Amino acid sequence: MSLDTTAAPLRLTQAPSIDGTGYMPGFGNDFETEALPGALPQGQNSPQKVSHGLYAEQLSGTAFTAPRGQNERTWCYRIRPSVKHVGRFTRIEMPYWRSAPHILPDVTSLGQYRWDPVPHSDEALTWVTGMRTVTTAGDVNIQLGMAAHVYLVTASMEDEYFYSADSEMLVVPQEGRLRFATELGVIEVAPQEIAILPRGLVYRVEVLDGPARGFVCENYGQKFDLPGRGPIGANCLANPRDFKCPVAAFEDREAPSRVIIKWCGQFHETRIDHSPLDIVAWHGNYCPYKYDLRTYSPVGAVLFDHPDPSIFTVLTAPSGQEGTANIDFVLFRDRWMVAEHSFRPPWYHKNIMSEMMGNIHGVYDAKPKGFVPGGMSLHNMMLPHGPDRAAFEHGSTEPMVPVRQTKTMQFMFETRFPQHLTEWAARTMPMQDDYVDCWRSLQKNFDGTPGEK
Ligand SMILES: O=C(O)Cc1cc(O)ccc1O
Ligand SMILES: [Fe+2]
Repeated sequence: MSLDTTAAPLRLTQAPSIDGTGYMPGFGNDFETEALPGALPQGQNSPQKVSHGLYAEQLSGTAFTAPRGQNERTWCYRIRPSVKHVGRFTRIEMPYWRSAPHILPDVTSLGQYRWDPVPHSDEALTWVTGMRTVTTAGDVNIQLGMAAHVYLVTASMEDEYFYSADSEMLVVPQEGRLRFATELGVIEVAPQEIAILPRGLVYRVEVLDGPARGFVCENYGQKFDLPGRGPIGANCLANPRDFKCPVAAFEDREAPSRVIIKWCGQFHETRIDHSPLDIVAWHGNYCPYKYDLRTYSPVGAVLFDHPDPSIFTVLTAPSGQEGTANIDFVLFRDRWMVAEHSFRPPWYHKNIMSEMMGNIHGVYDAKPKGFVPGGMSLHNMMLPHGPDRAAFEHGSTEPMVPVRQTKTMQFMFETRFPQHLTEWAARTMPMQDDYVDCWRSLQKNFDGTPGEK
């Protein structure tokens, strides 16, 4: 098994994988995997008695009657049914993890905002206590919208587990490495990779290399999917084979344990006496996965002009209105710029969608200074933005020769809904108060008056 287990030994027993990586390739595939030979029933889902004394249980990720192309469910064969993995619920507070609607009367979200990286913490912060919400959008109760978070994780969860009934979680590491030991298997991620954890999946998060910092997009709505490529055809952008789903892994562990549940924006805990990571075998298409952003094959302007950034969509979560995403996850990676007689950086614009960006590493062409690795920026619904003065000057005068943007990677969580700042984002996160000044010195370059020519 190639999973790096030096930092935190892997307690789980894993199924074999064909290539020895611990993952199975493909996006939205119907997978099957067993960590004990013969644990997976053949020919039916629900035998009268499952082998090894396991319980059969279905995890439904879509309504039973969702159209076939969208229908997702996984059959799990486990030591105890999930209903034994929860006891009585007790409400707990997570003051920094907020959910929409969360519109504060004394916090203004109207504006263009940029933040420096959030400093790491000396405190022991887990995946749950280290989550800091920056913005919320839409409404978790009607399953539309999203939240953008920064995570600061210094401590592994020990005999502690979490699941979000509210959301699918897209994880974008920026520093450090994390291991997600989930009910359906183990995913390890490092910067330049992402992980997606489906709604309802139980997991514990361990720090492999810390302190860890990164970004999370919590998707309240329909699941992330690959975008249609239209005339691009059958290849490029994110290719399905580069998505990796973990093989089955389980632990048969009796120990006092805590399960934290996020449900309709509230947090609850429940105490049990064993690990809930007890799925020995499973088959289905509702599963966590990872993706290496370096495998993304960008398609762009090969002659002139600057296309809309939708050409860089890695994953899109539909909103119900065709072409208008609940969330687009967009990647600005290293690439060649070759457009002739063109202003190559992003153009000035106003957008009905709202754009939350994060910098994983390197320099972003529209903002050569100030938008630093670990930092974020928000250009909310219908708020004008674009290249800063330095980027404008450079883009207007640079020689029109091929240029390779190297060692650079930023992303955008773009949603159809306005994003509302949390108190923490407005008051504690290191906001750059002078951000809007980056456009102040843009000159009036107009050199004529109407009718003069
Ligand atoms: O605002 C941004 O920097 C993101 C962005 C990039 C781009 O190339 C075109 C439009 C856009 O919103
Ligand atoms: Fe933009």
